[in-house]
Amino acid sequence: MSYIKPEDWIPADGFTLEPAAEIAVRNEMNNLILAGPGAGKTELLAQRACFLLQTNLCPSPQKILAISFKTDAAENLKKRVELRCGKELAARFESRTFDSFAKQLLDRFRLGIPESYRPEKEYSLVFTPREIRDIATGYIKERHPNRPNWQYEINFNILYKRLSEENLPIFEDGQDIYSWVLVRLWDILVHGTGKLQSTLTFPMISKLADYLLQVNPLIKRALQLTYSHVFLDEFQDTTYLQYELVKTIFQGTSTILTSVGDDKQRIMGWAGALPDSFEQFKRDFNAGQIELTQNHRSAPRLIEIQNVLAKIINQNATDARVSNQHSDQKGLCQVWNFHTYLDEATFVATSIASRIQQENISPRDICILVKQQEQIYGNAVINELERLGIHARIEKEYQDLISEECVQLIIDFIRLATGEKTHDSWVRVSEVLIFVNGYDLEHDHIKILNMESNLSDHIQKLKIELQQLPNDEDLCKQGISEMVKGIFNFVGLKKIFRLHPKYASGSYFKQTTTEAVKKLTIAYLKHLDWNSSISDFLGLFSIPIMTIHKSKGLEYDTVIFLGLEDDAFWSFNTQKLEDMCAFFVALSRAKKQCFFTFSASRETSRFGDVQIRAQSNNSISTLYQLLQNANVEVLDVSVV
Ligand SMILES: Nc1ncnc2c1ncn2[C@@H]1O[C@H](COP(=O)(O)OP(=O)(O)OP(=O)(O)O)[C@@H](O)[C@H]1O
Repeated sequence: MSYIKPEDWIPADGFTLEPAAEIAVRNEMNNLILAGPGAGKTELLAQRACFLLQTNLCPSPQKILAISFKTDAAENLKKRVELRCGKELAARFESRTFDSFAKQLLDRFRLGIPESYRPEKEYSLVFTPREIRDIATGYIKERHPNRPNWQYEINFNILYKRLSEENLPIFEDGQDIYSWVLVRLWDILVHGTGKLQSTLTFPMISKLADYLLQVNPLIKRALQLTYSHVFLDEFQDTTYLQYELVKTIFQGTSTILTSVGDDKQRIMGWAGALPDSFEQFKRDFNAGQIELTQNHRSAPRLIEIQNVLAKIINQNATDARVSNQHSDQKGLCQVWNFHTYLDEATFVATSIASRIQQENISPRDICILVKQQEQIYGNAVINELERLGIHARIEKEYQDLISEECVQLIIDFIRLATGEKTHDSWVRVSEVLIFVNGYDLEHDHIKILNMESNLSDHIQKLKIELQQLPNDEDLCKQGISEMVKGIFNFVGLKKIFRLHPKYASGSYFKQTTTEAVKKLTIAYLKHLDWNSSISDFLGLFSIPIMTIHKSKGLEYDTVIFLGLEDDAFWSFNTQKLEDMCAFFVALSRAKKQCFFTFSASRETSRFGDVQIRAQSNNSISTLYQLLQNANVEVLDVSVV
C-alpha cells in the first residue's frame, strides 16, 4: 500500500472544505470541533478519516474508532469513508454506537470481570425502570432487617438511574435503603435467579465495560494501542457514563480524540446528556477548539433566523455563513395562524399539494414536525393529504424498523429476486454470507463460488414464491412470512444471531420480523409490484411525520412544524434552554422553507383522553418574540 504525504493530500471527491474544516481534518491534537447545523459534520469526519488513513498518520495496523449516537449515523459514516477512500483502508475505520462499543467490550472480555459482577455469556436486555422494578420486587426475596416494605419506600426511576451511577463494586451503606437494594439487584441481574436469566440494561453494560477496564489495565492498554484516533460525534449528547468510559480508556494517552458537536442542538438532557461536556472535554483532554461557520444546508433567510436564535441560546455563538450553493435563492419562513386544527389541516395539505405539483418536489422532500404525540397532532393533516392523493406517515413506525439489519437483509433478497437494484444488494448479501460462514476471500474461492451458486438458486426459488403471492390479505401475509423464514433459514438463523447478538435473546427478533412482514404485506397489496412496494416501505412516496427528536441529523427542502403552542411545549418554563434547542433543531432541518403553525383549538391527549383544547402561546412567548425579532411574517390564514 502506498501512502500520500500529508502535504499532498487533498479532500476526496472534489469537496471544498472551509479553512477551519481543513485545519480540523489535518490537525494532530485533541480537538473539540464546534459545528452548527448544516456545517457538514459527517463529511468532515469522513474526510478526516480519509486523511489519516491515506497518509498513514493512523499507522497500519492501528485503527480509527468513530462513535456515533444512532445506528444509522454510524453506518452512514462508515459507508461514506468506504466511498471516499475505498474498502481496504476503510477496514481500519470502526464506526459504532456507544452502546455497541461497550457491549462488544463486555462480550469479548467478559471473563475479565470479577465473578461477583460477571454476567452470563447469554444475557437478556431490558430497557425501562418498570422492567427493573418488576425484577427487583419479584426476585429480591431477602427481608430487610428494619425496612420490610422497602418496595413502597423507593422510587424506581431513581433506582434505575443509580443502578448504573454507582461505582462498582457497590457497598451497602446502612443509612441508604437504595444501596441495600442495589447490592442485591446487581447480584440477581448479572447472575440470574430462578426463571430469570442474566439480564442487563445498556447503561449497566457501559458501567461493566468501565469496571472491566479499571481492573484490567492490560485490556485498556490493548485498546489504546489499537486505536490511534477516536472520533466522538454529536458530542453535545454524551452522557456521564459514556464520557467516563472514554476517559477511562483514553485520558492521558497518545490516542488523538476529535469531538464534534453543537451545544445549540443539545436536546437529550432528559436522557442524561452532560450539560458541560464541551468544557469537561477541553479540560480533561487538554483539547483545542475549532469552530466551523459555514452552513451548507439552509437558504440565506433561514440562516439569518437561525443566527438570531443561536445568539439567544448561547450569547457567544458565532454567526453561521451562507454557502455559495444557496446564493441564488432566498428561503422562506412564516408562522401560520388558524382558528381550528381542521382549518390548519386543509391549508397545510393544500399548500403541500400545490408545492408538489408546481415545483415538482417529491413528498419525501417535505417533512412535518411536531413536538410530541405525532399521531394526534398529525392525524387531521394525514387525512386531508390522503384526500388529495398524497400519502403521509408516522415515520417512527418505520424509522427504526428500516434500520434493522434483519430487515435490510429481507429487502436485499426481495430486490435480488425481483431484479431491482441488484448490484448493491448482491454485494451486501454476499458480504453477510462470507462473514457469517467465516470464509476467507483469499483462500476460500471454491467455497465462495459454491455459496454464490446456492444464493442464485435461492433467489430463483424466491422469485417464483413472490410471483405466486395471493391477493387475499391473510394468505399474502402468510406467504411473505414463509418467504422471510426461508431467507433466514438459507443464511442460517444461528449465524444471524451470532452476527447480531441483539436478536439472540428475548422476543426482539420475532417482533421485528413480524412487524416487517405486516408492513411489507400492506405495501405489496397496495402496489402489487415489488419495486414500488419496497420504495413505499422505505418511505420514498410519503411525507414523513416525526418528532423533533427523531429529526436530528436529517434535512428536508420544506419543514412544516405543527403546533407552536403552549400545550406542545408544556414544560417550557422548567426546561427553557432544552426547548429552545429543540426549536432550533426544527428550524435548522429546512433547506429552503420552514413554516410554524398555531391553531386556537387543537386535539391533544391529556392523561390518555383525546380532547379538543383551546390553545395559547403565552408560556412560549419567548419563541414568538424571537421570530418577531427575526422579522418572520405571521399570517392569519383563512381556509382556502
Ligand atoms: N464541504 C461541503 N461542501 C458542500 N456541501 C456539503 C459539504 N459538507 C456537507 N455538505 C452538505 O451539507 C448538508 C449538511 O451536511 P450534514 O448533514 O453533514 O450537516 P451536519 O453538520 O451533520 O448538520 P446537523 O447538525 O444539522 O445535522 C448535506 O446535504 C451535505 O451533503
